[in-house]
Amino acid sequence: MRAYGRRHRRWRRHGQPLLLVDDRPGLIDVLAALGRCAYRYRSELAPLTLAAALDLTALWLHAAHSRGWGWALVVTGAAALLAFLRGVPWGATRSEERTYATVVTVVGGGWLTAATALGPGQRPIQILLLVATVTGGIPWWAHRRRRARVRVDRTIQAWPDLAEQIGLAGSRVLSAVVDVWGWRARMTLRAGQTVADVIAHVPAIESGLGTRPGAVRVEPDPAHAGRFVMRVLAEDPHANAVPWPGPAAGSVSDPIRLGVFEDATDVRVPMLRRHVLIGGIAGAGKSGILNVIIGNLVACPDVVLWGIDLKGGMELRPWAPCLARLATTPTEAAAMLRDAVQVLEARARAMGDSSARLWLPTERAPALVIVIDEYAELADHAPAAVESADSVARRGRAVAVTLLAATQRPTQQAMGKGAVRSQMDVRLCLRVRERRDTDLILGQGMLTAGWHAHTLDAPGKFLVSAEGFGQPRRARAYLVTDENVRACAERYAPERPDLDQLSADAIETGADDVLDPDLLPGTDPEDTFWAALADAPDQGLSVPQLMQLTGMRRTWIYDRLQVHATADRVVQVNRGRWRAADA
Ligand SMILES: Nc1ncnc2c1ncn2[C@@H]1O[C@H](COP(=O)(O)OP(=O)(O)OP(=O)(O)O)[C@@H](O)[C@H]1O
Repeated sequence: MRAYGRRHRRWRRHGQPLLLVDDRPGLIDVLAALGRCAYRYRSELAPLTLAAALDLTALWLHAAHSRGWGWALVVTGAAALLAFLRGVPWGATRSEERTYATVVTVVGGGWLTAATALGPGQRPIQILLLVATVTGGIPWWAHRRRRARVRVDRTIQAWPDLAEQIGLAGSRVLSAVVDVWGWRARMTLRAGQTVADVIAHVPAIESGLGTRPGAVRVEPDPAHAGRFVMRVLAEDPHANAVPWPGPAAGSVSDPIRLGVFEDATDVRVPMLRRHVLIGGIAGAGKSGILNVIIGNLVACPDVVLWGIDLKGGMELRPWAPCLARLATTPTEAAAMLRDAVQVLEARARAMGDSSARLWLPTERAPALVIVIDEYAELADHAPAAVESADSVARRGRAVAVTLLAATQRPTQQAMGKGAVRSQMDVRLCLRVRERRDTDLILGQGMLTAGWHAHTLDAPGKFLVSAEGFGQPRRARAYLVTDENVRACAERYAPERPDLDQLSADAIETGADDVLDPDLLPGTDPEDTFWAALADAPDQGLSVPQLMQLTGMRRTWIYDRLQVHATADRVVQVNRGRWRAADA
């Protein structure tokens, strides 16, 4: 301020010569404006520019080498061949673009040959050039990708000003390409700016670019915190439902194809040893995604499916022929999940005995997936079932017993008090009503990281968060129709596997626990132990059963079994199952 004040006073004291500027446009200004305009519209003017260039070349060739028209023909043939085979010099990659480039080369070269021989001043020669320019220009002017490319070029040129206006000054476009649905650009940020800043400015970017709301996607660059990819979708690739192509998985170990991302790549999510949570408001398409997953799993011979549908079986009943069990009441659901815990414990014991770390699903030892439609109903009406579900969620992965749960809002209350929600490995988030519900389904902080599930605007659109899915890429699930479900259930029902013997026995013994009232704890544990082993069924008794019958701890049971096994008084009939040697 002080410097300005001093200078100002000096000017007033000494006075300054008056500078007169002529603001009428001169010839140079007009030419410069025309040049700028021609440069800006160079793509649109390309057919006229080419015609003018041909005319001038023909003028020179006719004057200087009118007998060299044969060479013009040879060059035309070679150029046409290159345009057709390699797309040069136009950089054409698609076959229709190469064909166009070849035709233009042949017509242009043919005209040049004729004009060289006959002279461009001949009347039909000029008329031919005019007709060829207009006819060849029409596809050029109408070409969608060319127009998109021009728009992108102009946007890139205008980006610095735009960035300034929307609060991202200093960001730059590194490169841009036009794709099927619009265009995408690799961008870099000014030092200190972050991708979170860009995500917060997405509506402003959309307004600045003049796109429809929801057209801009921002994907962080995993290799550089100051870079990102911006996608601008001229059209919504997910505007129409995507029909389900049918089951693609042949084993529960195969990733399941749930739908397609916006770049038309498949959404392939591994499900083996993973608990899956599907969340979204009513009508967002939860049952639709469940159907896609079930439709794939029923085609896998190494997985058994159980279903819990406390809406009276409305959603899962069509799959009933392929479900080994379907629970539609809280009591059935509680029993089912209790059995699932028996299965996982039996498997864990068997694996402990054999020192295996993971249960590898096969047709004879299948994985077990428990599908739960509307988990909140379970928490409300069957709290005991939630305890078992909690157990499965915490301990089921290694033994391939997993949950596939759908719910509207997975609040801690809706999911019961346990660890079920935090144990969910794969989260599929459909449309939510409130922005914060994104964090509820996908995990804390996801909303600010750009996972905007509240902007999903059609049923079946979803975001997937799982190992290997670190970016908020929008997807649309396949649409499985009632007819698809019926046909698929009918096709695969006869091929569904049964649970392995170990798991089936665990359920059976867990249900009635071969409990003989005479053998209840209370008498001498050693007597009870012997009586139980002597009366054991053919498949023997497990250690937990012996613990329950005797009321003694696991170490005591192991100790007694070891002593008697050494003396050949007990035998191990199956993995982890015992009975008296002469029983
Ligand atoms: N992937 C999809 N593509 C197109 N439309 C879909 C898709 N998934 C679902 N829809 C449509 O949305 C409607 C509601 O879907 P769905 O029943 O799966 O929702 P929901 O979230 O399970 O609802 P609710 O919580 O009420 O059971 C369906 O009738 C179907 O027409």
